[in-house]
Amino acid sequence: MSSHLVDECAAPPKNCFRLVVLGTARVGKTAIVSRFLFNQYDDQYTPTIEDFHRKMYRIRGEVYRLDILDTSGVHPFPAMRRLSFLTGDLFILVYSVDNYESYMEVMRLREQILESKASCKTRTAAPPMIIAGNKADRPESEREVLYDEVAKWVSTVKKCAFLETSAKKNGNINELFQTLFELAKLPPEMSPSLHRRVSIGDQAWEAAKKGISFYPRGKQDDNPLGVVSPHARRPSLRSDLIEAEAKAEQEQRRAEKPSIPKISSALSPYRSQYRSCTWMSLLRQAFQGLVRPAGGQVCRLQVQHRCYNAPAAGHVQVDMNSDTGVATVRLNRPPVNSLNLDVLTELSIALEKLETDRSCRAMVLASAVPGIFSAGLDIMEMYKSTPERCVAFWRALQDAWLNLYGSRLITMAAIEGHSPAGGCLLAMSCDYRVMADGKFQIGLNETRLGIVAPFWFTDVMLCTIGHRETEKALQLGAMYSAQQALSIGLVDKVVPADQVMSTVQTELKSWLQIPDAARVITKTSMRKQVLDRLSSQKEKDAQFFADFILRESVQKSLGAYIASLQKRKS
Ligand SMILES: CC/C=C\C/C=C\CCCC/C=C/C(=O)SCCNC(=O)CCNC(=O)[C@H](O)C(C)(C)COP(=O)(O)OP(=O)(O)OC[C@H]1O[C@@H](n2cnc3c(N)ncnc32)[C@H](O)[C@@H]1OP(=O)(O)O
Repeated sequence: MSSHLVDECAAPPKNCFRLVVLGTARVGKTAIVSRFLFNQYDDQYTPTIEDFHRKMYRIRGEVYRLDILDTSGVHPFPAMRRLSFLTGDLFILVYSVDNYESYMEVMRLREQILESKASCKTRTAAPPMIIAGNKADRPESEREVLYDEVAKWVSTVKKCAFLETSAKKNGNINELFQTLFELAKLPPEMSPSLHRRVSIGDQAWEAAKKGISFYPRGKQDDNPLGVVSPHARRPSLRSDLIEAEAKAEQEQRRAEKPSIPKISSALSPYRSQYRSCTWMSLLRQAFQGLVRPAGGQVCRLQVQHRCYNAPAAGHVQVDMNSDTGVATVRLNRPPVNSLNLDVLTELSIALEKLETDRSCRAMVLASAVPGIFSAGLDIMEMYKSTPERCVAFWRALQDAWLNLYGSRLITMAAIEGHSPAGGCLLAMSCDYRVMADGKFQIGLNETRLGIVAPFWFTDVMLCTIGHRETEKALQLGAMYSAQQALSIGLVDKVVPADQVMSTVQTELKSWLQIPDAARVITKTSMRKQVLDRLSSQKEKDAQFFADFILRESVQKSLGAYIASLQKRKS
């Protein structure tokens, strides 16, 4: 490696770290990051959705990479938030000294991070954290959080430090990062005052990436230096997971745990259990601590890399048309697009990304599998499962639904095939539905499986077809043809299968003519009550699902239903 090369790719995994900055809105998270990276302060407040920065260092001949995730204070995107907990190596939790509630949120955040890390069974140690009591420049009369109270709390928690800061006056910002880096055992030179900041233009950066020195010829400079990448883009979920796995492996090695089984043999038994699961999804589940490989041990990374490098799993395909601002999201899990933990997680994240993409105004939900919209929830997720997996699965479903039903975008379902149960829920949660005429069916058929549609499925159906029709539909577990669905208002238009997409595009034109703000306010006011009902009791609902679904009588019904599906086929 050239000693002068500061290349994003040149940092070995052991030298790559992700710092996540969390806290409620308006506490100064972005201001702290901006001071650290650019020594700048902007008095204007612009809410952050999620900003990603990358700083590269060359320290004592080695290249280091620090990624910074500056998160949203209002967290409408739970999947993104959970991912930030899971992938963060070190954390800054920010509160404002003039806002006690923001301090309470910091205490909650710490618990949530620890919970997330513990649920990922490969990583159990508490990550290094620092609490920043920002806006310490505020007059004492406005102070709501006492220094001593926080200091006392922090003294009782492991791997945690505390400082009061002022991003505005540049008070203690350097010390904040220095203390955190010390706590995390990172090179002290990463602190702002201990390296030379290099301002680098795009061309110079490109030169550096190609290995060309950006120092004047012949000049040696071994002093630590740091450069903010001008092209930082948030890595994909896939890269996040690869890196998190790499870290887990490192920690595992450091802890010198003996005899790690090879992933291929360790995970083999699960391939039959999770039919049509890809290695990618198994790995993800293993990473989430939901699948325990044989012997309950953690899997080897070398093989995981090979698996990740295999062709993309891509259970959710997103095609964004930046000319029209319309994204097409296609479910792609043959044979029937059944919704398992993996698909739901991918769907949630895809929706969150579109939600934050300012160029996106509308989304068409469709299928990449001919003849099927979605067969609903993957029954195998509910059959002979464990309480932990049931809860994780249900949370993923809740998040995906909250993102879809609560979306600011115009959402349209292109139903080009069967759409039972969970598939029907997804379709009903869109603003408009076009269904293919013919043999396909749609409806909430849960009672036929011996299970009960949860209250939020019912709420959505009530809002779509009214009380009387819902009552009949749910008790009977009724499945409707496209024409029947049209007659009760379950879908908005029925056309020949080959015209579904073009009809959606035509319908979209009139929706796109409405100013977004007015439409979004109207949509939100219509849907808020239903969204709030679930949001306020997500954990209770998830626990209830796990308890209900694992009852012996329910398992027996599900077993019989699975057998009937297989019999029908033969
Ligand atoms: C008070 C209560 C409070 C709280 C909650 C409590 C309870 C929980 C409620 C949970 C809500 C549940 C919602 C759901 O979505 S349940 C899922 C319901 N889905 C179905 O019933 C669909 C069943 N499938 C079909 O009818 C057909 O497969 C379909 C979709 C019409 C397509 O038909 P076809 O093209 O002929 O394909 P096959 O039937 O041959 O299927 C191919 C293959 O896929 C398997 N499969 C089908 N559906 C599912 C599924 N949902 N999950 C998993 N696997 C599925 C099928 O068995 C075949 O497998 P094989 O191995 O034989 O190839």
